[in-house]
This record gives sequence, C-alpha cells and structure tokens, in this order.
Amino acid sequence: MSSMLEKLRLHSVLLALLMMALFGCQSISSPKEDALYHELGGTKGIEQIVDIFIYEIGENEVVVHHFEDTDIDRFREKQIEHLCVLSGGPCEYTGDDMIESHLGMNITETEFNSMTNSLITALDKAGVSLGARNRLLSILAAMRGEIIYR
Ligand code: HEM
Repeated sequence: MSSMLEKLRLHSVLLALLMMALFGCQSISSPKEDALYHELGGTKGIEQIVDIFIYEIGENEVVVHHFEDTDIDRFREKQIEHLCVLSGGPCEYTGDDMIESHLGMNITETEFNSMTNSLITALDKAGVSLGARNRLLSILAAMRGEIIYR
C-alpha cells in the first residue's frame, strides 16, 4: 500500500516537472500574476504614471504642503518600485513601509481622497484602462489604515 502511494507521489512529481518544462513555472502557479503590471504598461508605463502623478501632486493644493521637505527623486523612485511590486511586476521595493513613511504627517481622510484623485487623473492621462485603474485603486485603498492619522 505504501509503495503504491510512493509511486503515485512520484508520478505527480514527474507530471509537475513535465508541465513546468512544457509551460514554464509561472503558468502552473498563477498565470496572471503580473497582468496588472502589464496593463499599467510595465516599468515604462509605471514611470510615466508616477511622473504625471508627481505633477498632479504639485497642482493639488489639499496635499502639496506635505511634500515641502520631500526629496522628490527618492519619492519618484520608491513610488515606481512600490507600484511595480503591487501590480505583480518583477521589482523589489526598497523604501520604508507605509506606516513609517507617513508617520507624523497626520494625513486626513480628505487628504487621502484628494491624493487618490490625483492618482486617478494620472492613470487617466497615461491611458490606463478603467478595469486596471480600479484594480490598482482597490489594492491602494487597503493601505488606507496604515497611512491616515499617523
Ligand atoms: C494608498 C496611498 C498611498 C501610498 C501607496 C503611498 C506610498 C508612498 C511611498 C511608497 C512613499 C515612499 C516611501 C519612502 O521614501 O521610503 C511615500 C512617501 C510619502 N507619501 Fe505617501 N502614499 C500614499 C498616500 C499618501 C498621502 C494621502 C499623502 C499626503 C496627503 C502622502 C504623502 C507622502 C509624502 C509626503 C511622502 C514622502 C515622505 C518623505 O519625505 O520622506 N502619501 N508614500
């Protein structure tokens, strides 16, 4: 009985290896893991989104005062990495976590919503589809509690 089980186990391992050789590892684990990353236009697209987003923040009177002492080059780099990772792209986020990044800012709900609107404008201007935009926004909305009133 146990050798039968061992044979079965061996067969499934061999089958999995065969599938991996035929289709690649990704298609077995999760075929669409990086779909959002591609819908945002990959790294080039995300860079463009973040550049427009930074411009929109500069035009946003509700939130811009928070950025008075911010190193914008670092902010740009960390935003690009962050959006890349959140959308399933092949990147590494090297910035601070969300609580730490916004500590002492006492960001209000109104400010959070206004910042989200600036991002929506940026996604719109970059030509991101409504579906991809909404998927990204729902990922970001989940971080709200880590960001406001810190
Ligand atoms: C879901 C919403 C948000 C996300 C995902 C997010 C993400 C980030 C990231 C990745 C960084 C870089 C961290 C680092 O430098 O290591 C950052 C920094 C920063 N964020 Fe946010 N943020 C959000 C909302 C907001 C809001 C609503 C405001 C202000 C109203 C804000 C203001 C800032 C500022 C000023 C910095 C730079 C801090 C510094 O100068 O060191 N963020 N954020």
